[in-house]
Amino acid sequence: MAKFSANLGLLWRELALPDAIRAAARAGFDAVECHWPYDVPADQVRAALCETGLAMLSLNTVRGDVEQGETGLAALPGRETEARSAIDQAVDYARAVGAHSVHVMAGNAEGVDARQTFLSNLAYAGDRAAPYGISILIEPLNRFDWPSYFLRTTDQASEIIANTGASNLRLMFDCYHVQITEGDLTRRLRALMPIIGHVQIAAVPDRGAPDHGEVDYRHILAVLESLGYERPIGAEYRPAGPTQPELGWLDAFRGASRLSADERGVPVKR
Ligand SMILES: O=C(O)C(=O)[C@H](O)CO
Ligand SMILES: [Mg+2]
Repeated sequence: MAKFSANLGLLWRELALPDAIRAAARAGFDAVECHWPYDVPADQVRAALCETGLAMLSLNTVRGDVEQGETGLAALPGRETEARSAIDQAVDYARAVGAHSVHVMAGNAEGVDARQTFLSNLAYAGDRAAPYGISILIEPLNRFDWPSYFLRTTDQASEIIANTGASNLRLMFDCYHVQITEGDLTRRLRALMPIIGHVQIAAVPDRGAPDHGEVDYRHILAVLESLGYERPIGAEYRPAGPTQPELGWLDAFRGASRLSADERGVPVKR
């Protein structure tokens, strides 16, 4: 049966993070994840996680100067000191709350030779996180929501993961972004499963609840199940109003239909 993680960067945004964790537990989520929790003392987050029994799956490194439109620092040549201090901050916070992974945000580096900087900062992040069993995630983001972001495609992410050489570096496969940029979700999930650390879902193209739009997530959940993916899937969507009334998909998706033999690639007689 599929499990789900509430992304508290987008769900229950009106609540303080510890209360959002409690709301996610009451709604029946299996885990939580967040974006930038740094204004909230880690002991308050940890207390809410202990109280509810939910795990915190991931959190992001800071974006940098948000007013200036920055979206991360790790791929920006000349900003290595800030990038590494953002990584230190995220790993320390992840340790304090027991989070499983840190999403290292690349930043806006279109047209800049940023690959080498990203690789070297990711190697640093991998080393920094490994002793605590924390994974590092990188996430290709689509150009409509994140113009100029350095990391765009799963091919680019695969190449970076292969060449960074950090054994705890993984792909955050956000089906919403991948569908917009590249499509072909089923084949990509199958091919990339060995390097996937986390999967997220939202409707395409409106980034609403995952029960409408151009992607049939019942099919995607069945694909994930057929691949043996058992970790909670991140619900990272923008509710149209309050979060709770739009959660009908949660129960409906738990018993996602299994793939037919044909869809699993098993030969069938015609
Ligand atoms: O936009 C997304 O999908 C993300 O997960 C980014 O990390 C923003 O937090
Ligand atoms: Mg995402």
